[in-house]
Amino acid sequence: MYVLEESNISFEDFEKLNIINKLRQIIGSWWNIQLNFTDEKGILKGVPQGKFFNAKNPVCKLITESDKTFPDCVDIATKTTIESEEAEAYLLSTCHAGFSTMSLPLKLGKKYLGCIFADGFLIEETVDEQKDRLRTYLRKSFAQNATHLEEYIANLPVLSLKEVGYLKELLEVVLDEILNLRKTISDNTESFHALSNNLKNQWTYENIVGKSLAMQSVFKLLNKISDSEATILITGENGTGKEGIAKSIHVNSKRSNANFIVQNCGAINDNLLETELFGHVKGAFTNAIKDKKGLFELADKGTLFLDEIGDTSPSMQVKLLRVLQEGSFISVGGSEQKKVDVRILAATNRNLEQMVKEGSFREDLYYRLNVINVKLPSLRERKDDIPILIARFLSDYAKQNNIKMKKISSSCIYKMEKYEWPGNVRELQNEVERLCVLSGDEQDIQDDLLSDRIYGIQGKEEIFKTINTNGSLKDAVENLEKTMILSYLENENWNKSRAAKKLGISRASLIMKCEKYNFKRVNKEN
Ligand SMILES: Nc1ncnc2c1ncn2[C@@H]1O[C@H](COP(=O)(O)OP(=O)(O)OP(=O)(O)O)[C@@H](O)[C@H]1O
Repeated sequence: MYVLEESNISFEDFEKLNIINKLRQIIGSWWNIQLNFTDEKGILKGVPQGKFFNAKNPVCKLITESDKTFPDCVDIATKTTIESEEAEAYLLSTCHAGFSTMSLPLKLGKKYLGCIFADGFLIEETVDEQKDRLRTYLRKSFAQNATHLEEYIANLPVLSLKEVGYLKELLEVVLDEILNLRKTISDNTESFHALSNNLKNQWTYENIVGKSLAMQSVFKLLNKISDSEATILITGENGTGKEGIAKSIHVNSKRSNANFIVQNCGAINDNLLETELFGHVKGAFTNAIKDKKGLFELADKGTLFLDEIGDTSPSMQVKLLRVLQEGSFISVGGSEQKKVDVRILAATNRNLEQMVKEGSFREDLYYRLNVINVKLPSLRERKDDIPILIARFLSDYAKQNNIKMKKISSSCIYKMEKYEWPGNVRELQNEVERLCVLSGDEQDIQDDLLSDRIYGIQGKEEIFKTINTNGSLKDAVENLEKTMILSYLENENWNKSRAAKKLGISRASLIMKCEKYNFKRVNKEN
């Protein structure tokens, strides 16, 4: 049974949400109002303890940055939190200094998680009275700065009742976003529990797990063809599980009692591959001191899995075609035709159809191999599978190391779901193993152990955070364009074709824009 961290709301996570940052900016730039969060005990979140409150206007800055008056603000945060819980709905109140505050309780079902509050503003209807209170408070606390204080007070944001309504609506949006995020995390937690219990049941096909629709349809296809003897071509990016699927096909076939043999055709040169596959006779070459059986013979009555088939040379393609057509071959240096009964499964991460069109892969061999095609989706296309895969790898690690299965925090899972996984399942597997190792004797795995590239992932949202929304629209758009282009180029290792595709523009247009902004890859050839 897997247990997840009882996921309290993670303030760090929602602080990073683009929409919350944007709303914070908007509320700040429209009315000079600061937005803060407290937990259920009234502890201010998102700012270092004992520090200022993201103060926006000069009076709030003065009050929160002074050791003398700062404790009053801390008390207000606590008081607001308590009142907000009691009020159950939005609450308009005033702080010790005389500013208005607006708070909304953060509630999940009956559980009170804390509150959001906006403060540092005055309301039109009570502005004179509030300014008087402010004056008195400030004079008492900062007598020496009296001249500046009047100027500060005169420029404070004053909201009409209509604007107070708008502010309330904006805070409600923030609240919704936080609760949505919390719900996503909690749904993940629940599904993680459910997944764990089902790991042995419907979501596995031998050693391969997957509950996403994409993987379920792969499993369906595999079930249909389990009795067939057909040659199968398995396609998919690196690390998507092609070899695992090949093994599963073998295990579920009538050949399961015979050998399952794997040969990576891309890893060795032609001569070596030929002797590996077909064997050699004594004296065929200098070191051939005795006859050696090839993999085709060893796989007789069983299955031979030819990985990276797209990397084979034209002459090797001819030889493979012959075995596939005639079921026979000649060992290197030999003359005798050898007959074998081998089922071929082949895999590639390359686009064989395209290679056929370009003439680099034989069409006849392609059709021989591609009797049935099992196409494995990338992990990016089946993010639903991430939690179940994590569960599988945690369990594998526990079994291998004879330890109790570790618990993984929900924010860790959340971040792993957000990440794009260019290395697919293999990369995810490595990351989980890394987490298990780094957590040492600790039973719990927290997200700060994640690799930087995954820990820091905020997806495209992060891009928008850097845009200055106070300047002109033209500047902001240009800024956004620059940031996105750079970010996509970096992500695609400066491959302009891939970056252009992701950006949805032509390669030529990307090149022109790179020239316009003088973007060049530093220290590497472009
Ligand atoms: N759906 C899955 N369930 C469980 N483990 C998986 C799954 N997919 C991949 N893996 C694991 O991920 C790793 C990589 O898988 P595999 O070697 O089968 O990928 P591949 O597509 O053949 O990679 P390559 O193209 O680089 O040869 C393996 O350790 C495998 O066990």
